[in-house]
Amino acid sequence: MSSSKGRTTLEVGADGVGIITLINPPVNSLSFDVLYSLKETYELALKKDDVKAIVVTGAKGKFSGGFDISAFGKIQEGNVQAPKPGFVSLEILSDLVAAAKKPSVAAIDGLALGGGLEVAMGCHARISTPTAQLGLPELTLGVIPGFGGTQALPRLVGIAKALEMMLTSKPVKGEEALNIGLVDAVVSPDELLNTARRWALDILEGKKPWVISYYKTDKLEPLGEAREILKFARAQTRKRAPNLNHPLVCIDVIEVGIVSGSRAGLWKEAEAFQGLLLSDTCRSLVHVFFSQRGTTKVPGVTDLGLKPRQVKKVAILGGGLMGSGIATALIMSNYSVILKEVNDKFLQSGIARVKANLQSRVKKGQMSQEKFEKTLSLLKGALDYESFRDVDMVIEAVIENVSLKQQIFSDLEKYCPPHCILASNTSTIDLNLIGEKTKSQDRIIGAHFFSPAHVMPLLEIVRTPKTSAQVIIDLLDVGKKIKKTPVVVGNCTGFAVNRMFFPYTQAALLLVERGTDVYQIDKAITKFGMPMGPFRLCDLVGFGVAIATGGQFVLNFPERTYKSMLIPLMQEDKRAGETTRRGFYVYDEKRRANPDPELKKFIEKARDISGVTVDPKLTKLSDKDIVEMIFFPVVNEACRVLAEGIAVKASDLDISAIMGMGFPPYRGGILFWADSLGSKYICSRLEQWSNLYGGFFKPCSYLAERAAKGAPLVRNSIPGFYINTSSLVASSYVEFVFCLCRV
Ligand SMILES: C[C@H](O)CC(=O)SCCNC(=O)CCNC(=O)[C@H](O)C(C)(C)COP(=O)(O)OP(=O)(O)OC[C@H]1O[C@@H](n2cnc3c(N)ncnc32)[C@H](O)[C@@H]1OP(=O)(O)O
Repeated sequence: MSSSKGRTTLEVGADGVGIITLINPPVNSLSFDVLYSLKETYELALKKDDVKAIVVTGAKGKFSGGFDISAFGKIQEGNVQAPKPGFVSLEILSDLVAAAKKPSVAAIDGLALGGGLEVAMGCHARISTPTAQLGLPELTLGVIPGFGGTQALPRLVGIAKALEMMLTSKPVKGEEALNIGLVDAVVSPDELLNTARRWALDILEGKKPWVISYYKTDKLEPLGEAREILKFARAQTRKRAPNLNHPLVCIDVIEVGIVSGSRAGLWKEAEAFQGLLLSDTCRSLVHVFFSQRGTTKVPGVTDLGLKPRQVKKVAILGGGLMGSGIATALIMSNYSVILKEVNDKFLQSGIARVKANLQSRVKKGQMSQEKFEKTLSLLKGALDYESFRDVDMVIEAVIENVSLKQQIFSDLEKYCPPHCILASNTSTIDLNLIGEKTKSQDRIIGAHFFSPAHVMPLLEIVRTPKTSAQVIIDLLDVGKKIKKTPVVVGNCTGFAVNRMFFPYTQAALLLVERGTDVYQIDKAITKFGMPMGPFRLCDLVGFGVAIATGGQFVLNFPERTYKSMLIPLMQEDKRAGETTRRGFYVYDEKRRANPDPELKKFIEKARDISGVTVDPKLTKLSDKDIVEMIFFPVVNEACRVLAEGIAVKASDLDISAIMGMGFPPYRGGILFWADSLGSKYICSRLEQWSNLYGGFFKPCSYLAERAAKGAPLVRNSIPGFYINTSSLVASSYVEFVFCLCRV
């Protein structure tokens, strides 16, 4: 989190240009100190006779990462007095900066995000470097731009582009910013300050236009067209983010500015921002922002002063779906990769999969053909271990077979150099067992990717008591470099994500056997915000995987596994899920899922085997009841994972649930959401169901203790938050694709 002590400085050059620098490491966020200081410094610059024009810039190659997000929590808790609405947008940016008699130019390098870009848009011109990132990502935090961005951006780039930038939260880089009119020139970092100084003087001398963003109208679409654009944006937003209100508020605020002028728009923005700041969505998303960054802070590991060693070359064992996905993720981040298979046929299919993964990016316009060739050239195939002699890391991704993995790790010990990290992508097998026959337990670690590994954002880093801190640090670094969110977890069946979410399907099966409708369950869960319900997910990952993984849980946690025969019965009927186009749903050629009337007979059979009868109450459950009966067992398991120390901190489980399972980020993650309902309530509901439907629902001791004290489940919550609706693609059991598409 950024330090709240920030400041600005003023330096006046011989040319009469005053350079105002925003200083608040690491990203020059706009804390209240910075904002108050900016106002004072600006007033001083306007007063000083030796200042003819002003350049605003950020220290150390970063303009500003926006308003200080750590202040959100403080305002929400009432720990700081926020300035009155409109203080920044109207008082500072509109009435002081934009209305000044001295021209100002923003010199932007690194980033100008959120409030940072809004400060820049308050100036009369903007010069940026080609690599600078400019954007308004406020919606990812549950708020809207609050320093005038909703008014200035549409006037600089047009309503359609402004909406796109705000609703997707995606920044643009220098060249694009120039093309759309957000900046006035793009120059190299070396030339930035001098160009900005010259530009400011040119404005003063009438050689360059003196533009006030808030009053510009030439880029605004005509009113009729503007209304159509806004209408379309509203419809899209309702479709893509039905549970979220703030994107609609953002559109409303933009409209006020267009219809009634930017002054009215600025007031509306200030008022709306204030309200959204206190919303549950904002609290949840701020929590996610800090929790996501907190996953790489592991007590006893990352605080030892160790530095990550350089990993250049990685070997992957197994070119199947997982291995090829991992290889893709690594080469896309410039790692040299050796992909090893047992024979040439398998090797060629593995390489073909990697190629296909990259080609799909080329097709979508996300990768150039030239980059494709370059990336693919980093991949080499191998059929033996000879080329492993200089690798820095190996990731084993072969089938889940203990003796095969034991043999592989013994071989690796012989061929790989002593510093080499020995990682396994296992999702079920105990790492201690895998490394049993080696003397290298300190460098054995789990690197549990979620399929497809080049798309899914989560990486579970599994440590055993013997794994060295250095190896964990190294893998955390690789994880970050391949753009994953790495979460360090302990060694247990299912690790954090699969273990927490095992009861998700189990609870659903229990309900269905007692009379709840399959499709009503999926609908209620999707409405809650999951990318799909438990039955659609089962179809997606396939019954084979579901049964195999289920077996591991029955073996390890028999007392709380609900043993339903429904999926095995359906499998006997040659249903395996989406791949066979028949599972809980039937699928047409376009992979569209439709309810299957035949399902009833399997449910009845499963019910007979379990010896349960239909409970009339469960046939009439409300959506809220369904959500609670499915998710409270997940909360219960998350409590166990936390109490057993499998997760270092509760917020890691929140991030694991969001990134690994698609739990709605605007609910803050599984335990954050649970605490919003209260441990007492959750515990009492579980107790009630446990009495009616058995031990599956029994609250664990951690949950019961917290409830008895009336205490939250999370002991030390990290202050803190993101948006996204998700589109799921697929993978092994509860692992699936969760494309973070910022709303
Ligand atoms: C009123 C206004 O309209 C409202 C706003 O401006 S809301 C804020 C809008 N700005 C944003 O959403 C940007 C948020 N930040 C980011 O996206 C990314 O941090 C970034 C692109 C700036 C940098 O990314 P990256 O280089 O990967 O570094 P990252 O680890 O994320 O951040 C570095 C540190 O800066 C902190 N930080 C980043 N942006 C911050 C911000 N706006 N406020 C406070 N702290 C911030 C992070 O918490 C992290 O702290 P840590 O080292 O203690 O964990």
